[in-house]
Amino acid sequence: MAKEKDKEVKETPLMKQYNAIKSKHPGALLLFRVGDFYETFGEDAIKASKVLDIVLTKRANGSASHIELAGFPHHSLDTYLPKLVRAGHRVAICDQLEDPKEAKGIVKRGVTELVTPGLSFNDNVLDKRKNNFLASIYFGNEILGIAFLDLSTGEFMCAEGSQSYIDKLLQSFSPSEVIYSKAARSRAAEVLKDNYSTFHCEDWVFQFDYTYEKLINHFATQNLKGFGIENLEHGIVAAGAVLFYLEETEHRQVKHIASISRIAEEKYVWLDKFTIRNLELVYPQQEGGIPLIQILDHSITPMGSRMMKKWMVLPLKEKEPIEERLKVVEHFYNEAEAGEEILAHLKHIGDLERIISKVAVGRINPREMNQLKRALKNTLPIKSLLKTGKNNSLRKLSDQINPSEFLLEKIQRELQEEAPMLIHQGGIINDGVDAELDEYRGLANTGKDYLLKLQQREIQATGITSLKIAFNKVFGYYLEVTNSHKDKVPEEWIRKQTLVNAERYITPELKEYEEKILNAEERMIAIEQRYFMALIQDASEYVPQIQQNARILATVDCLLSFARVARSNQYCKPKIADTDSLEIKDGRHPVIEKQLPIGEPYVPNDIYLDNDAQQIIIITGPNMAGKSALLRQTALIVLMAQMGSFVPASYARIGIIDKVFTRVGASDNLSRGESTFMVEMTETASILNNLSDRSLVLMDEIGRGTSTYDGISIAWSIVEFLHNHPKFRAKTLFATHYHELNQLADDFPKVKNYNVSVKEVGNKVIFMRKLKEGGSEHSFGIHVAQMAGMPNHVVLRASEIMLHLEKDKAIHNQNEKIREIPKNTYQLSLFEMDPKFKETKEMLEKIDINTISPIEALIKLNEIKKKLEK
Ligand SMILES: Nc1ncnc2c1ncn2[C@@H]1O[C@H](COP(=O)(O)OP(=O)(O)OP(=O)(O)O)[C@@H](O)[C@H]1O
Repeated sequence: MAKEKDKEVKETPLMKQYNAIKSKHPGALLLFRVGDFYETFGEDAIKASKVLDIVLTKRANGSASHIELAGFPHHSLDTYLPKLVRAGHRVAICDQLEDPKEAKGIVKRGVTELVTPGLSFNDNVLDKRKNNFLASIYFGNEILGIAFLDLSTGEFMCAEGSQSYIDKLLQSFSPSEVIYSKAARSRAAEVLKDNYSTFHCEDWVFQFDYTYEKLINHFATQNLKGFGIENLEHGIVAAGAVLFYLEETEHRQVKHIASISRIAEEKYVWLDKFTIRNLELVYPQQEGGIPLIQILDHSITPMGSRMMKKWMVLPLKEKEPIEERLKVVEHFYNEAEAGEEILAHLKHIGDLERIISKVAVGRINPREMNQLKRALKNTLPIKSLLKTGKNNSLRKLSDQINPSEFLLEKIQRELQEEAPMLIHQGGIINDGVDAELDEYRGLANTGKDYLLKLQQREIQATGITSLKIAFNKVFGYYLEVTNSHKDKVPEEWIRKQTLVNAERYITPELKEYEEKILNAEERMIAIEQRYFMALIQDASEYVPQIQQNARILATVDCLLSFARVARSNQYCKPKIADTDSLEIKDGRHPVIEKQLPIGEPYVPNDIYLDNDAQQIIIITGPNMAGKSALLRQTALIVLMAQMGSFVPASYARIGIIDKVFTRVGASDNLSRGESTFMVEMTETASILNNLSDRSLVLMDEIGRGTSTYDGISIAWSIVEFLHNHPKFRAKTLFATHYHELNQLADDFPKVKNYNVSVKEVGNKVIFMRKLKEGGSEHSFGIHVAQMAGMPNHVVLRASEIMLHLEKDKAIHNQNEKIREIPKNTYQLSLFEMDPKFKETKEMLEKIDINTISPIEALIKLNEIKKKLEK
């Protein structure tokens, strides 16, 4: 205690203030404003100097010990802050809350904002084309609640469901930060792994009554019925905790968060997290890969891009809204010119959604206000272009656009076209807006003239030819006389400063003038600020309308993008049907077709699936034949259609799909170190437990993470299960190179065999990439091994084993024991004198392994095989 006291006495007042503020924000890196600098101390300084690459020094802390120090000029905040946030730090910005000139004693300071990865307005922290979501999770026993907020746009949503649903939502919205309660730490760690920046709040925050209250207070409503979340108990807790966290982080002006919506699970296709990942909808699986969004998103505005991402992870499953989108795309597809005209205006809209949020929180600067003006100006012609078009939905959208003309006129009238970013730089408000402002401006403008005249007059009066009038912050305006003219200085001039070769003087006239000018400048800035604040106030009245405009413009932008992509990639308009069948003609993979070398066209394929005659297709074919591509393209075409996009095919009739499941056999992502056979089986089990009549299931090499027999057996029983399911007939594509699975078609009428064809020419396999009816006889795996340069005797031995296995009926009859693989005859035959082996031995001895060509070897092998079978 005594020691503590001792320390207190010795600490400088500044450090005392720093420590008091720092202790209120544990876990945050504190940027402490001192004069023109933001400083960091101690541990924070060590971290900041590393992340920002700034110098770490030591500062004496009174007579207490030295403390590390690192700082940067305050005007560099925008450059340094994003770096700290991106490095995963929570950053508390502590500003001076009073003018140091007027402060008595130490300047008052306080934290004005806590920037966290999930809460930021800073353009340099945010990615224009991505939402920056904060997620909050409430862990109930069975059910979890989740809420997402993008503070920069005001978008606020919540949902609740099983852990796998929450997982899928996390995967879809990929939040930058996740909060949860202290008590849920271990469960959170299980769900979130190391994938997110996290923060835990006190347990009392995640209580229903408290969070419900928070929400109704924020929205100023009696209850939450109007938002459709009244019964979403767990979702409410998660959402209310978000509001608590906003306050905790000093985000108190949040008018733009004007509503909350439920993520309506029943409206969207169920995509589990593996599917989102496997199909590479938004993110590539491997660095350098191309996700689907990169092909489809040619939107012009940042909010269009953000909306497109949501459409990607939330494809629709109701016919009407899908068709509504498709009709608009068709309209733009046919009326390219009308689309171009709209596009020309969209280009000037900018990030209207984020700008209007800045208005709501009072953070908009004059330059951004001009951007708002440009956006409003270009919204008007878009409104009328949509109105005059032939599409009903677009006409409806046009009606919903609020022209906000009054605001536009006001900004046009008052704000200078070239207004600077910083409000205190002046030059914001137009001439003619305020008489007083004009008068001061006149004064300031004539000031220069006045000074020049004064200078001339004094030169003539005194004969000091080198006389100069200048200004500095310490003395204000002064007259500078070089030493050679010193003797000519009139007596009434007051000397203020002596330099090496000159002296500086002031005169009463100059002082009087200076007061007028400085006063004028101060007044001017005050008036301009007043007008600008009033402008923000007026604009803030338009927040809901402009938020709506932004959403409409984003929608138009996305649909226009679909149309342009469809035209340049030769997509067709899919037919959406309320039936159980799926029919695709000449389907292509939208991403792979873009990646093939020039001159190598993508081979289109047809797919037909339904719930009766052809529910399950077993696709066989060698490695590299194109099985995975075919599976994925089928799912992508379905999803693209249900997003409202045209599809890469010549014809597509899509019976609406409500769930898409994909599983990729373990060895396909072994490199990620996460797919053990066990995981694969658990994932598959979760599909089998969640089926529906409108599901599309893609199974790619399921079972290959285990031994062949296990693999075949598991794959076999999965197909059997899907085929015989008492309630649901999920459409399934099953890629495998276990051609043994072709036998399934004999026993199960809704199972059909197809193969991705290859041709053997000489000793080469040519991939035809064409899907054909029928199974394939052998897997060509050995062929591929041979092509890869495997030594001949390994290839031959492999063929021998294969022959044996193919003969073995035990595979199809599980009661019989599988015979042992024959011993390696290449060695044993030397000792055994079975006549067949003797003959074989002689044939083999004649072969020169080093010169025989692979194809000759296969022919020989065939002969040997026949001999042995006799
Ligand atoms: N229809 C097609 N037209 C042209 N090229 C194709 C086509 N389908 C696939 N390809 C090309 O072949 C490559 C291999 O395809 P894919 O991965 O689908 O083979 P696979 O049969 O699943 O092989 P594996 O069993 O080894 O996983 C693709 O990366 C692509 O470049």
